[in-house]
Amino acid sequence: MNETLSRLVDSGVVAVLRGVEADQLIEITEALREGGVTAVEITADTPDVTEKLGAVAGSFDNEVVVGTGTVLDSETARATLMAGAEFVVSPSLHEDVIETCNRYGAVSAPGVMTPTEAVRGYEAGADFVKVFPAKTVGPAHLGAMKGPLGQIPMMPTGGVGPDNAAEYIDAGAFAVGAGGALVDYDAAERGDYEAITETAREFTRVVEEARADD
Ligand SMILES: O=C(O)C(=O)C[C@H](O)[C@H](O)COP(=O)(O)O
Repeated sequence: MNETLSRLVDSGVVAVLRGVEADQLIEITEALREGGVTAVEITADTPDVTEKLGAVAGSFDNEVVVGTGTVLDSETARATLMAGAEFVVSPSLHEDVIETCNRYGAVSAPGVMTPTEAVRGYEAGADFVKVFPAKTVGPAHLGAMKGPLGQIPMMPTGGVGPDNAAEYIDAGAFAVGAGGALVDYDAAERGDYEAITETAREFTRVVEEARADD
C-alpha cells in the first residue's frame, strides 16, 4: 500500500480544517495529534492555503500527514502539492486533479456519491474515494456500494462524528473524514485545545474499537 494511504489508515480519522488562521492551525493540529488524529486536510478555500500547508507540513514532518481538501482543479492540486501536501481530496470528481496527483506521486481522492462515480474515479487512478456528503445517505449506502466494489477504499465525509463513525467502519469504510464534529472552533478561540484533544481521542477510540470488532 502507498505510504501516505497507509498513514491515513493508521490515523483512522482525517480532520477537515477550513478557514483556520495560521497560528491556530498549528495549535489545532497539535491538539488533534495528541488525541491520535494524525491526518489533517486543510481546505483549498482557506486564505493563504499554500503557506499554511507548508507551515503545518514543516512543523509536524513525519508525525502528521497533511493534505488539501476542497480541490476543484488541477492548478490548485499542483500548487498545494508543491507547498507540501501529500494527498488531495475533492468534494466532487475531477479526472484532471487525479491525473495531476499521479504525475507528482501524491494520493488523490475524488468525492463520489454513486457506484458509477466511484468506479470512474478509481479507473482514473484515484487511491480511494470520499463518499460525500455521507450524512444524506448514511452508512447503508456506503455498505451497499462496497458490496460489488470491495476493491475501492472508501472514506465517508460530511456529518460523520464519534456517534456514528463505528457504523461507517462496520459498513466497510477504511477511515472517516470529519470537520464540525471533530474540531470545536469555539474551544480553539478560548484556547481550550484540551477539549479538541479529548474529542480526537474519543473519535479515534471509536474507530479503533469498530475495527477490532470486525
Ligand atoms: O470539501 C471538502 O473537501 C470536504 O471535505 C467537505 C466538508 O468540509 C466536509 O465534509 C466536512 O464536513 P463536516 O464533517 O460535516 O463538517
